Amino acid sequence: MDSPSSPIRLPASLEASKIHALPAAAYYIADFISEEEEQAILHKVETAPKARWRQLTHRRLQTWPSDLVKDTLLGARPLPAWLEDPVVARILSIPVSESEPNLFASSPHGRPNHVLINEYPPNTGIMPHKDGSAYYPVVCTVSLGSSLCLNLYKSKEDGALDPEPVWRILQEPRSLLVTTADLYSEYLHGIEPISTDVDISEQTIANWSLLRSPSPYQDGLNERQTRTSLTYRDVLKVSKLGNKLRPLFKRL
Ligand SMILES: O=C(O)CCC(=O)C(=O)O
Ligand SMILES: [Fe+2]
Repeated sequence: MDSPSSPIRLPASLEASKIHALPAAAYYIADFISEEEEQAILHKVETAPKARWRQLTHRRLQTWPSDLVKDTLLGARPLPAWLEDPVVARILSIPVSESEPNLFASSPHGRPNHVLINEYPPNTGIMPHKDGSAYYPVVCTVSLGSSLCLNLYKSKEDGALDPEPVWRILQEPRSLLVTTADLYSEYLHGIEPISTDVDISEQTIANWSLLRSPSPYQDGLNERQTRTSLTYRDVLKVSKLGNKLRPLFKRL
């Protein structure tokens, strides 16, 4: 639960946070966590045991509570407290509408059970992709440290990727972005490996009216610093058997 002194004021429902430019439900809450909470989470990410990090060519990532094996989460381990609180508690506290108590009310486990942490120094990104079938199609992304643009793409008639994004979403530090349904299954998402996002304006950014502050981007530019993202999802398949197998896996 949030302490009474929490500076965060969440919307009464997600309706007010809807990104209307997008074809399926998507929401953006600019100040989802406080600066203190952002710093506390970043500290936990940075001081996690070395074995937690998986180094890719340009980017590194952590998975909590563990990697998936054949799209399955082995063992019903909970998320650590620092990933659960305040983020999960807060996600579950916001009604989607009058008839939908929260984003995960109809998901298999009623809450996100998995977090992917991606770190993007300037000039790194993630290729356009779809997230696949392992997850319930509600993706909650908390951004830390720096702003950047997430691009949404669609495939052309011949199946090839159209390299021009159809929409761009600017994610500020401490924001929550939620994407669902078709945005998850029909479109691809990616982040360009650049140091500066360009051509940022009311005309080009789908969530412009929901930004905490558009003023840093009056020149149309966003100079990136290292941005860390926490991607919260509900993994559909959880194997309790994993609890017994866990001692076989060296990873924490
Ligand atoms: O960092 C992000 O915002 C996107 C991450 C992502 O798409 C993924 O890990 O599947
Ligand atoms: Fe993704």
